[in-house]
Amino acid sequence: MASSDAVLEVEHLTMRFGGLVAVGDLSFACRRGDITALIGPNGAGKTTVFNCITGFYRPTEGMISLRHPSGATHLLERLPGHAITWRAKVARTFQNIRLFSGMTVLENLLVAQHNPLMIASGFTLAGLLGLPGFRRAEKEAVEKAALWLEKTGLVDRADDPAGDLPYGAQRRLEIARAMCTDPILLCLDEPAAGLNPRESLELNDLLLSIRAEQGTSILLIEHDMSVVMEISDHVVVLDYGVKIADGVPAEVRSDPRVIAAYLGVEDEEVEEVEAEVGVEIPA
Ligand SMILES: Nc1ncnc2c1ncn2[C@@H]1O[C@H](COP(=O)(O)OP(=O)(O)OP(=O)(O)O)[C@@H](O)[C@H]1O
Repeated sequence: MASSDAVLEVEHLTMRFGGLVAVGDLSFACRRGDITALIGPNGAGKTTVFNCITGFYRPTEGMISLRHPSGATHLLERLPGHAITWRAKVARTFQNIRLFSGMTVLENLLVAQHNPLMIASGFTLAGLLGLPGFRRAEKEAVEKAALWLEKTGLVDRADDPAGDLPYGAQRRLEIARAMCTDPILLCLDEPAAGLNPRESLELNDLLLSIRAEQGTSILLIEHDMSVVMEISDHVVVLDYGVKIADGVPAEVRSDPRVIAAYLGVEDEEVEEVEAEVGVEIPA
């Protein structure tokens, strides 16, 4: 991929925890406007990669570049977490939902926009109370929240505490909250986990519409293969912290190394899997 097509480039990323190599010399790129899935068996290192991209971990080695449409490039491994959100414009959701459960649905979406509101206030009380710029920013924040309430089907629940929402609705609210920060790259950690089949289809539609209407690039970790195969443009497969496949969903699905990793077979048995699925391991 030409680097100008890439919104995210991960190069030679390594993350060690003491003696454990959670991610080892991993390189991959996400194309702008694509939905890229990062998959792999439990413990493969997927969340660790997300934590490195979003500033929760400082990688042991490697480079993570986020390129804006303007050409400006941010080296994420050098930025603190808040700059990754506000300057580089990377947003994320978590494997375990992390909403402000006592706040209303609407408040969750407004809190997400705290940073531009504070900038508009000039960080002063007078600014909060009187500056026209702040009032404009406040109006825009409410409008943006209303837009995402509508897109995620949560308008009727706007004034309810987020913690009272059904699980699937809380997952959608997390995505709405992330989108309120106007991300260039949206990182979703297992967005379909715990969803029923209908909610899972709704999630697919929501993510496809985010890509189509906002042009946001999406990187997702997902165990639900129906979601991965249905909506991804590109799939990267990790096993024991190492990339074992990288390609379009159809290629990856029939890759014997991927099948072997998911079935948990040893290296020597890969040829048997290869024979079973009728494809050859590339030399
Ligand atoms: N903070 C940490 N300290 C020590 N080891 C860690 C830490 N975070 C992750 N690990 C280890 O790194 C490896 C990769 O974990 P990670 O959570 O990234 O995998 P994963 O692919 O996201 O797994 P799952 O699909 O189960 O969420 C595991 O062996 C895990 O125990």
